[in-house]
Amino acid sequence: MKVYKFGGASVKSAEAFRNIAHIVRTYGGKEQLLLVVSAMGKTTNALEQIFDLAYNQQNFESSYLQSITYHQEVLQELFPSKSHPVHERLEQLFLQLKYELQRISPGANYDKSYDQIVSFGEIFSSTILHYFLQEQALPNIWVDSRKYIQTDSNWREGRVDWNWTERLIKRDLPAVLEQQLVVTQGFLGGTTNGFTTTLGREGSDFSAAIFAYCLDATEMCIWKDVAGLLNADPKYFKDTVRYPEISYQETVEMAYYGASVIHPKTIKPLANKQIPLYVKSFLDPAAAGTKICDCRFEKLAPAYIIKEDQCLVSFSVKDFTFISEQSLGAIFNALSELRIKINLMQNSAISFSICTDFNQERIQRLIQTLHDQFVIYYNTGLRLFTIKNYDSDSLNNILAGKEVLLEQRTRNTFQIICR
Ligand SMILES: Nc1ncnc2c1ncn2[C@@H]1O[C@H](COP(=O)(O)OP(=O)(O)O)[C@@H](O)[C@H]1O
Ligand SMILES: N[C@@H](CC(=O)OP(=O)(O)O)C(=O)O
Repeated sequence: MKVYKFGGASVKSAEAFRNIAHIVRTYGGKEQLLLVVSAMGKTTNALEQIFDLAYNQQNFESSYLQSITYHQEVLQELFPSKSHPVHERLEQLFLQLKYELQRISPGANYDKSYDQIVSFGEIFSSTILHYFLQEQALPNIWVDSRKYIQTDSNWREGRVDWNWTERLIKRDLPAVLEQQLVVTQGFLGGTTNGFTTTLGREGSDFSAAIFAYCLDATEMCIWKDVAGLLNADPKYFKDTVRYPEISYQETVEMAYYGASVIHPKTIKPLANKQIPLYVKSFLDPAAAGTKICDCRFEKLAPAYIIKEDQCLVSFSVKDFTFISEQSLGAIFNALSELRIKINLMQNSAISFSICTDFNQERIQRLIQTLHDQFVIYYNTGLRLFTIKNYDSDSLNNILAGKEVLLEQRTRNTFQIICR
């Protein structure tokens, strides 16, 4: 069986839904197929904003209406007949979202409430895709991924209970797949007591890999708006090159350093079962794309990766004692408690620096926790540049005209933090 994942860009309009039907019909073949779908376009960002307003007891009505109208317009184009059951189903879901927003109580757990609301994006898109494929003579079953991908209650970044998840998926889905296509949601999981969790922003690639792993898929394909895995993000760089084939290891490192084309957690489950991952263009589905598998190449084109909106935090000891294992222990404990992820770190005799995604609230809490022991400074609005498999040309390209705050290099990887 195969797993296809369609991200936000591939369901952003009525035309995009039609294109999915074309891809499934033309390339899905006779094999069993499970489709994982993300929220339409930038719906998750919109829902985050709506949620934030509702949580802070502010008026969310106009933002809510804007998002609903976007969905209704796509629906109208795909299903012109008002009597089609999809309209009633979506209206129910829109009302359910509104009801959930209205009943958020002041002081409720922010992250838990976030998951209950922001998850609606994938419920909307997968429901539309389910009905649309039916219309297109592609019979399918809508499966609720919250009932299969089981996580703990680490809200907004649920940790998967692999044993339980695999058992549930293996119990039900092979029989369903023998009969029909399956349409399910990316990004979502569920707890044993019935709450929704999310797997971290852009986590739909990871959801697809979980299903692929548990179903022993023969391959997984993520359909994107780019020609495959490129050596840089074409939004920032001209003259990018596509890797026709690349190893799991290279890819996982690129994802770790911030190549946003693939969620970092996606590769491990696939590599563990040697399931090849294809990255293909939904705009040119016949083109080769990239195959990610267990392979090895001596010389790969340097890969350029940019992480925006970085924050460089420096901890200095208050007396002239050195940064010790004990002080590092205190810093790491606080980072772990506050779920602050380190993108790069460096230490000197009396100070220790980390680069992390900027989150004002968490940085303030970090300072509160550690200000007794350290003098803490931070710079924001920075970029982290990484070059994997660098050479002298690629270094010159990146360094030109930049104010560098911190630099680090190993034999294969070069990183700078700059303004
Ligand atoms: N190395 C890379 N190769 C290809 N695309 C990349 C790379 N790094 C970043 N990207 C960006 O990833 C985007 C596709 O990923 P994403 O937006 O997450 O897709 P979706 O949400 O539709 O699944 C591309 O439009 C491109 O700008
Ligand atoms: N919709 C979620 C999950 C996701 O993976 O989306 P996409 O496939 O569009 O990156 C998000 O935006 O975070």
